Amino acid sequence: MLMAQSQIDGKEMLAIRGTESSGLVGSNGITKDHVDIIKGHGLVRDVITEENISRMDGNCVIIGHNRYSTAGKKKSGINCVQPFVVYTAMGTVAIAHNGELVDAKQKRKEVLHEGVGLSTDTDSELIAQMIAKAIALNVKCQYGQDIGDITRELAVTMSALNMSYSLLVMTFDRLYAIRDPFGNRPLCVGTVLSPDGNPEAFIASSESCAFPANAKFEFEVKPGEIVELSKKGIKSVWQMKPNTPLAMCIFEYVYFARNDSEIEGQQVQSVREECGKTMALEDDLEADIVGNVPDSSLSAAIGYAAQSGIIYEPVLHRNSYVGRSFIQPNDLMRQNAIKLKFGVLKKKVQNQRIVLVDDSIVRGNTMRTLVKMLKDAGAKEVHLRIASPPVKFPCFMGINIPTNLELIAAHKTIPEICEYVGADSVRYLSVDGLVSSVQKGIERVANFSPGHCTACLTGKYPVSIDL
Ligand SMILES: O=P(O)(O)OC[C@H]1O[C@H](OP(=O)(O)OP(=O)(O)O)[C@H](O)[C@@H]1O
Ligand SMILES: NC(=O)CC[C@H](N)C(=O)O
Ligand code: SF4
Ligand SMILES: [Mg+2]
Repeated sequence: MLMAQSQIDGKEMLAIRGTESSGLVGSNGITKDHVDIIKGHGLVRDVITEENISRMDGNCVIIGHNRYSTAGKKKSGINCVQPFVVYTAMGTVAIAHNGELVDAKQKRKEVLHEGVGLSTDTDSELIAQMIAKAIALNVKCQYGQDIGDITRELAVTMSALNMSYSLLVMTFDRLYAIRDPFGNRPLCVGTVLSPDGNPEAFIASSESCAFPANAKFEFEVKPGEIVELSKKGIKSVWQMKPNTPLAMCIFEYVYFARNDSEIEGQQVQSVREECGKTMALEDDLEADIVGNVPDSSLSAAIGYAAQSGIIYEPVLHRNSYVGRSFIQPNDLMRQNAIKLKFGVLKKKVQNQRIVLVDDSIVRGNTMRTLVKMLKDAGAKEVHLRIASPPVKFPCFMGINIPTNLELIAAHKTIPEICEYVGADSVRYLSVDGLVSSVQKGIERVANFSPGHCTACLTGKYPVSIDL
């Protein structure tokens, strides 16, 4: 998600958050009922090309989205590709949604019974339609006024929504960055600076890694806040009264976010390192080397090695032409990605007792493949150390594990998992160890205490889930 024409590269940086489809929608700041659209299935680099990017020329507000589907039909339908564009009573609005509405089924019924026909079965379209309705019901619209400021309509929409959403909402001349009151998904804003240090553009993104090097990180959008970005600058325009405990997704730290992003004032990389250290403190293993499963567990492995005193050695090579396996939309694609993704550094592993660190075991596909590869290459022992607790429960808030059927830890004990993946031992970071590693570096300020969703690890959901 982003704004500012010069910063389209930022979407490429966020390719780790979604690889199924990609889209950009831009407005020239003058025409209220026209937007330029580029959309397609596949990776951002395949959808947004040298040839078609010129369609965004002359636009002053642009939003983009890389989709990781968590709702609706997983792959099909170009109409599921975000950003969603709706022509409202007062002009065009486009939205990009990160997250998943826990009550999408109910909301869908409500929207349909209001006489609104939907063109997809995704949750994000519902938000677009709810904004369109709030606009139509607003008195400004009845007097035929300009679309201009829609803070009030967005606040009305937010009050009718449950979790989880981080949104970018674009009108013809401005952009709103919005976070749900639980703060479940990250969202931050920045200023792009010219070489002489003046503001050149304003940018908002799920993760700060999408900001260009010449951008200044301004702040994270607060849970329940609406922040407006326009030619005039960045302004907080509304804050929902806090009435829910915070529930930032802890899995963002474990796996999802990029190392070079800043979340809750902390570098994601340092949190992962801390998790590795805590895991070593909870452990008493004797081994020769610490290795890791590339990519996202590298920092945890470095932390584990530093704390345990066991030397870190790379044991696997990652094929950089293959993307993340976990975010693929089906198991066949995930298995294929794993097969192509890793190579063993044979000379490093022969006759070694290896501590193999990964950030998570979800379906067990990765570990089953890798332990065999390492043993076939001559490793003496392979001990798995996982920098998060067992993933046992489904997620309904934006990570695509909708049932526990596929979660290995929901059906097998730790010794059974060890046997299934063929390891010599398996140990996970404790829930308390993870939460304390995540919360240790968060700056405590008045009236703020951090809160994290751990539902997929503990079964404690931040809201009641109506299945
Ligand atoms: O138990 P599984 O179902 O196989 O899933 C867990 C694995 O998937 C993720 O890696 P992924 O390849 O998605 O991304 P990464 O390269 O960033 O680590 C995660 O880091 C684990 O390695
Ligand atoms: N995070 C995303 O990429 C979008 C999620 C949204 N729920 C969808 O399925 O389209
Ligand atoms: S259930 Fe897990 S993945 Fe889903 S929001 Fe909570 S911590 Fe994140
Ligand atoms: Mg991984």
